Amino acid sequence: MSRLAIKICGLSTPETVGAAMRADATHLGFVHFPKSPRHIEADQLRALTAPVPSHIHRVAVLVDPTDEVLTELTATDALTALQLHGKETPERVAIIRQRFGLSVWKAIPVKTRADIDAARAYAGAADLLLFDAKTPDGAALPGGMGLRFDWTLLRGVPISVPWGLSGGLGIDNVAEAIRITGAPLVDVSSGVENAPGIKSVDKIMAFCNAASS
Ligand SMILES: O=C(O)c1ccccc1NCC(=O)[C@H](O)[C@H](O)COP(=O)(O)O
Repeated sequence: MSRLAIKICGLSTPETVGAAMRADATHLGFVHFPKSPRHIEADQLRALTAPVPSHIHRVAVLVDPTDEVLTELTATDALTALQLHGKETPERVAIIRQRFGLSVWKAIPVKTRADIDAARAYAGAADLLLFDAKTPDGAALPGGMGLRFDWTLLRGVPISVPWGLSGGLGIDNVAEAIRITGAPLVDVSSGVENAPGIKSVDKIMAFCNAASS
């Protein structure tokens, strides 16, 4: 059985990047979306990832990014993947993948089983599907809000591409979420924070322990 992958998302300080590495997170997430309390610029991305060894994945989280933004971020050479959290179509995902030469993840907002079925349209375009809770209409952010969906919706669903689970995961529920869904990758942001955008070293450690137990 392969090892569980753990992504700590929305990192913005050297201390919390260090904590995620010490806690054996496999993926570090960096949000580039000015409306987010976790937003970082390209130069911060470069500095934060400088001490990260190459076996740890570095994922930029973006919302309907323009080619200009993607060019600026990928020019840092800091990234291994792009996570698209907006309304990107399968065609746009495929173009980004081909144009920027990085692994591309597509976040799939989930409320019902139909949302999971609709994700099939991205097979062949995205390298990984990230099932995340759908945020309410008019919400400030399309992710990172600590909301969860009904994990049983994923039970028994054949998913033919690599995938991960996100949305409302925390220290107290991540083991149950993995048991119900069989997720090979879990992704967390709010669940390891003391306040929006303020990550906790202790919570990052505890989350990784709970996920791996
Ligand atoms: O985290 C943000 O601020 C954010 C902003 C815009 C788009 C996506 C964003 N986060 C996406 C993530 O990858 C989160 O880790 C994911 O939605 C789970 O968040 P949470 O429920 O808070 O753990």
